[in-house]
Amino acid sequence: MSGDNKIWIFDTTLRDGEQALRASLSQKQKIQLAHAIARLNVDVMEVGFPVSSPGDFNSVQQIAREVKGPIICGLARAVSGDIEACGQALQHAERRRIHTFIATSPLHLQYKLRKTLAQASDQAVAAIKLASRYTDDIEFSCEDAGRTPIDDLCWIVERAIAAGATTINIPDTVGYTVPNEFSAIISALKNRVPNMDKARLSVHCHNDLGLAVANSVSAIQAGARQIECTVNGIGERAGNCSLEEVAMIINTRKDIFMPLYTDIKTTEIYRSSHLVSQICNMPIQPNKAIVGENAFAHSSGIHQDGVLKAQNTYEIMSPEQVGIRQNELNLTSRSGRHVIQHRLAELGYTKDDYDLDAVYQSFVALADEKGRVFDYDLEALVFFQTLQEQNDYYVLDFLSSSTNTGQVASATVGLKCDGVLITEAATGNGPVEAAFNAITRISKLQIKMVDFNLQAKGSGESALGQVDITAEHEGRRFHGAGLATDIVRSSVLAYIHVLNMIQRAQTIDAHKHSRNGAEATAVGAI
Ligand SMILES: CC(=O)SCCNC(=O)CCNC(=O)[C@H](O)C(C)(C)COP(=O)(O)OP(=O)(O)OC[C@H]1O[C@@H](n2cnc3c(N)ncnc32)[C@H](O)[C@@H]1OP(=O)(O)O
Ligand SMILES: CC(C)C(=O)C(=O)O
Ligand SMILES: [Mg+2]
Repeated sequence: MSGDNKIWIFDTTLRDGEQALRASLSQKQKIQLAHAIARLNVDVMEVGFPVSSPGDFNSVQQIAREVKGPIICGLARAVSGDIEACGQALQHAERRRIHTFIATSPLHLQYKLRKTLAQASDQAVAAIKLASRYTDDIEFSCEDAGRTPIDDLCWIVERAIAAGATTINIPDTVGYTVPNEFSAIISALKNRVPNMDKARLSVHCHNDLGLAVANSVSAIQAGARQIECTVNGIGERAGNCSLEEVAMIINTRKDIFMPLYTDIKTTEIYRSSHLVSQICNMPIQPNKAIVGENAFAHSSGIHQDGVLKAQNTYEIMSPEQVGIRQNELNLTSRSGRHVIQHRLAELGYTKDDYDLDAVYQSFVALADEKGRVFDYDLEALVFFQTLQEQNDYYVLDFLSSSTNTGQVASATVGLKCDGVLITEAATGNGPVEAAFNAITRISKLQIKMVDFNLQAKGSGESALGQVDITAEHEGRRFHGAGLATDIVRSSVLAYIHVLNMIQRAQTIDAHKHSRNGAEATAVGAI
């Protein structure tokens, strides 16, 4: 595959990126993100690890059915059950890829897999052959390649290609290498593996030392033609190579990289980045390259003077290139559905991602409370709407709480349980605890609070308060989130979200036990 100047962009936001989240994404959220990533015009999207749970299998299957454009890929260990699940989940994709992997470093072989290199290599060959029953597009990764002796790496890569792998991926799984060391690995593979021209060479770099992008770029200079990356660089630990950074490096430094190019639609970068940040609840640091709030902001006089005279004095790319433009439309309670829809489209949401009437109702209520509604408010409203399922068992009907300094707090909560209104009052050390106690009385569920996190969405007094709760019920953990201007209400909504997740898991368990008596996996459990 030499002579190929296109750098394939393999997005793994929904697989490696998702591994870094505190709670799994819902199927609806994954599909929403998959559409946004497809709009970036990536070449391949790795969208899950189908064997890992029924929820992941279903999401991969649904994305394979409905997302058109990129090759849809699933991850599988080098074991038959994983490959079969992956093949089945991808069955309906227009174009599908199975990505199988096994660790090759002495450390991983000895302690994790407890195998010799020869055994791991035989297992990889068998996995690749099995995968070829489902597709002729097979990627093989040598996990921890960055710490694998080069002779071992060349040997296993040659065997993998001979077995049918069409992409060979070299992961720096723990972000250990430095650029010249990593590019030397790529050069060695190109020079020493006799059948290397039969496969595309790919890299997958982690950011433990902050070098994921630098290592990826050095690898393409040494001959790699696929980069695995994620939107905003999210991923295990310190994350993966950031898609937007690598795409803009190749785009901006044409003087160095020509004739290499990517097919990324750079004007989609900003909105996909914000969508990922919003849905994954992973804020973007203000000084993050390309998409951070300050990436195109000039604050000192000399710089401001410079850009006023000639923009390129202090801007090496324009905000428009990455899809950033000024929002001139003020959203207030005088705004209507059209402008909401328009603004959400600019932020990356399609009409199918939300129920316009429902978002509009909450928008008007919020605009009355806050005066002006900002992008982050609007996105938060959509985000919380996607968390709510149509048939929630528990629905908040009313909440009142009171607290006086030095006295116990009290709360009264009205909860509709499967449509029946139940009211309870309780006391507590503060209004949140009082409300939780009232809700626990209603639900009668034994719940242990593991984590309670409150953060402001937006700034100033009228910022929204987002509460994220992790709670344990019968040994399983559930995540719930709630958003409101009043933090007692956010807390109560988060708690009710947890109750609904538990209720949904119990329904699935009951269904599975009645069907085959098998051990059930809780949807929403983390
Ligand atoms: C570098 C990466 O990012 S790899 C991807 C990481 N992502 C994930 O792990 C998320 C999805 N994972 C899961 O849902 C689960 O770990 C599963 C379903 C894959 C496996 O669950 P379990 O069967 O309970 O095993 P568990 O995760 O505890 O241990 C992993 C097992 O797989 C083996 N294994 C690990 N990698 C591989 C591989 N590439 N090929 C074959 N076997 C492997 C381990 O040696 C261990 O085997 P052992 O039980 O014989 O010791
Ligand atoms: C599965 C592989 C490609 C991986 O994520 C890694 O090694 O980091
Ligand atoms: Mg990885």
